[in-house]
Amino acid sequence: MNRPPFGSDPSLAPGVSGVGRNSETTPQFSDPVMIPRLELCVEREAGKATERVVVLEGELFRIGSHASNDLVITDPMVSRFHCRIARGPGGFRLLDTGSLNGSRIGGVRLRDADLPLPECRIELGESIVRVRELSATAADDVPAAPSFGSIFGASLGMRRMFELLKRVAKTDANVLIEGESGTGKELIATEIVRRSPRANKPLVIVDCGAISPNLIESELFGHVRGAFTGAERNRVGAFEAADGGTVFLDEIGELPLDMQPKLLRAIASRDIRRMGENQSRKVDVRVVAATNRRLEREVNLGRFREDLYYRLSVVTVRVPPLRERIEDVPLLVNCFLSALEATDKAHLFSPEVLSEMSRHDWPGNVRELRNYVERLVVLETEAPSFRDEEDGALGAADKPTSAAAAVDIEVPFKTAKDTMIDQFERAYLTMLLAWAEGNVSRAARKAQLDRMYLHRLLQRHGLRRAGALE
Ligand SMILES: Nc1ncnc2c1ncn2[C@@H]1O[C@H](COP(=O)(O)OP(=O)(O)OP(=O)(O)O)[C@@H](O)[C@H]1O
Repeated sequence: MNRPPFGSDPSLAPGVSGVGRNSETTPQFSDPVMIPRLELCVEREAGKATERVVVLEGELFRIGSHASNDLVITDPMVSRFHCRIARGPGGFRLLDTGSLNGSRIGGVRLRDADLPLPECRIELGESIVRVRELSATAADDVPAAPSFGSIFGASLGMRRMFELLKRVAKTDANVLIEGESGTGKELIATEIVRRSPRANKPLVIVDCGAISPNLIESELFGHVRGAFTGAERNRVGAFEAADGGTVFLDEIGELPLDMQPKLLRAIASRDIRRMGENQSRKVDVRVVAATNRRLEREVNLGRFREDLYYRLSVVTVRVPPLRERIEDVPLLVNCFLSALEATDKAHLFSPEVLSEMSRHDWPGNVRELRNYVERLVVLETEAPSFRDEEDGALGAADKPTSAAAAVDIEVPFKTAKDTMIDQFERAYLTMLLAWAEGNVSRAARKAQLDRMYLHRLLQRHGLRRAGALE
């Protein structure tokens, strides 16, 4: 499993060098943490006038007809998980989570939009919710430390998550970690396990996205000799191998629908059956799962079983994307400089550079930031602005390169682009794998790619046997 290249000492993080000394960018941990509050009033429910008021504290509120939402609306036109109100750097936003009938403000259907606060009305099905911003309250249960083991973050969202992780790690509850790619879900799973009563027991990782659908059952539950063509000997699956410990199901949103009842059964009844075997075996396993999909949306769309979703998400940990906690950038830069033993390169990250970095969207999240820091340290250069980088890429297209030579405008743009990317990936990966003599971890280090991601790429291009996790 991937371990971060730095230790878990939080003192490594802030103020190692010039980066983060700036008081504008360094969070003041002694300041009281303020928790935002919203008043939600259901003014109309399923077409009937009403007045039901709830006051919610936090940064994320879920609205829908299912009982597990923060605000439950009984209206047949409202989806089970209809929408969310989430706080970002610019204030609260409304996010429709794939509802059937949509979420509207002022009659306009919205998928992702700023909430016009201090007061507005959201229309859902035949219901209306009035949203009012209240003054924030001071919180005393948010940890001051800007880290949790090897996970770093000083923003309110991250520190609240640390508090949740601290509590959940001690229990035996199944945990679902939701977050975009590169937000640190695997790191979080590792920290949970490291602090759990099962810390000294096996941890088995299964990347559901990296295993072909016909092998996943054997990967999870094992098989006996002759169970299918090619099953030449008995094989122990992840659940049996992890008996007494934990199974980490990465990319759980990719689990094929027909496998979902089998997983549900294994979790609920705590027994498994190897493929090709009649008798079942008892297993004692805690399940930690992660996904970069919104599983609620997948449930709404019928692509993920609701009963399995509830079994997995006894506790849900939502990891905020980096763009929602941009104030974490200086701290993370410091962490990565320490990890690279390159704190003497802190001058590369001047306040101007940091400010430029804080305007970037970071679609690849912390992984992208880490790669960016590593690249600058290796190249020992002042950071190019993101605009320069983009311009550079565009400028390159003007030159008569082999890519330009291969352009065929008879092919639609998207198809041509996809083909080109495909060819490039294949050529790169083939050479990379040859250089690393087939060792994926070595190849991942060389290419500065996450090992799991490289695994998926190799599998997509048929360059590695599906399910061959290291
Ligand atoms: N808060 C953090 N503090 C320090 N390092 C982090 C943090 N978040 C992510 N990282 C680093 O970023 C990289 C990506 O993290 P990780 O693989 O855990 O992400 P992920 O969400 O599981 O991604 P994916 O969904 O693509 O598998 C790792 O090198 C990890 O150590």
